[in-house]
Amino acid sequence: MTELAQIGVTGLAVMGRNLARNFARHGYRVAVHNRSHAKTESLLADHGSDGTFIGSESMADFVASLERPRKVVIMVKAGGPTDAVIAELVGLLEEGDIVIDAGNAHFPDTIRRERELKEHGLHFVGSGVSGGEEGALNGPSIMPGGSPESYTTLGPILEDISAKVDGVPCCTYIGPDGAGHFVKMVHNGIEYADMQLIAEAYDLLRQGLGASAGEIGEIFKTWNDGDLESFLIEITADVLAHKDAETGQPFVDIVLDQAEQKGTGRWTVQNALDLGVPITGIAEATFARALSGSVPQRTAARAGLQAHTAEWKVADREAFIDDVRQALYASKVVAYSQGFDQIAAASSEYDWNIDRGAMARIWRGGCIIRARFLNRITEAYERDADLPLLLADPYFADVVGNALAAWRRVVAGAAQNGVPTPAFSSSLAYYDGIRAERLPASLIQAQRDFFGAHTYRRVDKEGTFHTEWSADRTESDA
Ligand SMILES: NC(=O)C1=CN([C@@H]2O[C@H](COP(=O)(O)OP(=O)(O)OC[C@H]3O[C@@H](n4cnc5c(N)ncnc54)[C@H](OP(=O)(O)O)[C@@H]3O)[C@@H](O)[C@H]2O)C=CC1
Ligand SMILES: O=C(CO)[C@H](O)[C@H](O)COP(=O)(O)O
Repeated sequence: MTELAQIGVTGLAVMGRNLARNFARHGYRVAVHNRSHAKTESLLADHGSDGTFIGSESMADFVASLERPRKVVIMVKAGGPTDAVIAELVGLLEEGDIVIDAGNAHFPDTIRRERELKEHGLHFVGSGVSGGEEGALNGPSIMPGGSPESYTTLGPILEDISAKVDGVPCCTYIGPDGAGHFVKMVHNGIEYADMQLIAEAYDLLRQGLGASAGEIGEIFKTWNDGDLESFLIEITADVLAHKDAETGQPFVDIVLDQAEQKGTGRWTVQNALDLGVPITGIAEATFARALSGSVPQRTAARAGLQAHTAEWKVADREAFIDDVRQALYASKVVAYSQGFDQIAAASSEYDWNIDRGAMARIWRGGCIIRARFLNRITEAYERDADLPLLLADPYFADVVGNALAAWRRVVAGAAQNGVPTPAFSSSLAYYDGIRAERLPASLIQAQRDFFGAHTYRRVDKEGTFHTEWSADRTESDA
């Protein structure tokens, strides 16, 4: 008789199929299922030799093929499809079984699902998984939430299949209920910022130097040998070197310039607004995608707005390239610093006790934002686990301080020459804002009190005050 499977995966599109193969390659017996059976058949036909798979056409057979406590990984489209799969599973599972949603769920959905499944005696683990198709197969970064009890059973298996950096798994317990999916959401927000910053660097080099896509690809390749070393820089160099087979044009030139999104960046920004955390780099990156897709507005603007006609004449090519590199690095530190602030704020708001140093550690490998400088972030949180601002950690304060002059030259040059750099510019504005001795927010408070009696606090004494603006302008305690 065939032994029961140790873990099951339902949802066998690119991610689920490769996660199932990853489990099998690590020696686990894996039950596999997909709504349309053809995907199960093709996995078994093409990759059956990876290990031991038990394929089922029905959900009931799939559940019956698992040993107890059953561990079922759901890897389907987020939202309604995940709820549909859970509804089907609930009637088939038994007390103590563990359901793992490894898709990109919105964390409030995860909180709700965990509560609902608890009523059935089931553990629900909302887990972020990052690394795309290749990471799912060869080792992703995994961010599981849910109960600590479920991690005791599940953790060793997930750590086993995750990426490793210096032998350390890129997987750790994140925190209760929605914490895992929250952290994955912010990871994706940072991913948006990182991608936008890289795109702006590309545009600056293209417009500032008149460099070709291939030449810029070569520049990115050299950057990947230094502090900027990361998966996204590496693949960008590859993309820029690629030529379209049909036209012979650089591939990047034949792709429509309208960036899409599935929603994790938007959720990150929505949540930051709720928590009051300024994640300006991530927000600008998300809005930059929205701007690129604003077709009627772009058409009207191209027809009706003055163009910047003068050519940008960069005097010193090598100096400019290095300025852009430094500005990119500094802006990237800002984006990560803001993302870590958001995690800290959510951890305190939802009582999740998230260890930010551990997040940096598990993002060093496997995931889309993996980068050399995540080692530096890990070290910063090792120095001070309660660091109030990553940007102000002595290491980062120093490197960003050293890049400051270059950063200002790049942002000023872009503004003078009509090159849009929303993420570079907003990150620099954040740097100047967060370090300012005094901000014009005092004037905003005064205006609010003037038109709406909203009150203000004073720099020289405790309390809340209001000025009678429309009468004799006397001040009273509010
Ligand atoms: N692609 C990526 O790089 C990454 C994706 N993710 C997340 O992982 C999850 C899976 O992603 P991906 O592999 O790209 O696949 P998709 O997001 O394209 O989802 C396709 C899968 O969902 C199933 N599905 C859709 N609707 C239903 C439904 N109503 N009931 C049951 N099953 C349904 C499909 O089944 P069928 O074949 O029958 O249509 C198929 O297995 C998503 O949540 C995604 O956001 C996370 C990290 C990276
Ligand atoms: O989760 C991921 C990587 O970590 C996915 O690739 C993500 O879905 C990409 O997001 P979008 O489609 O919004 O650009």
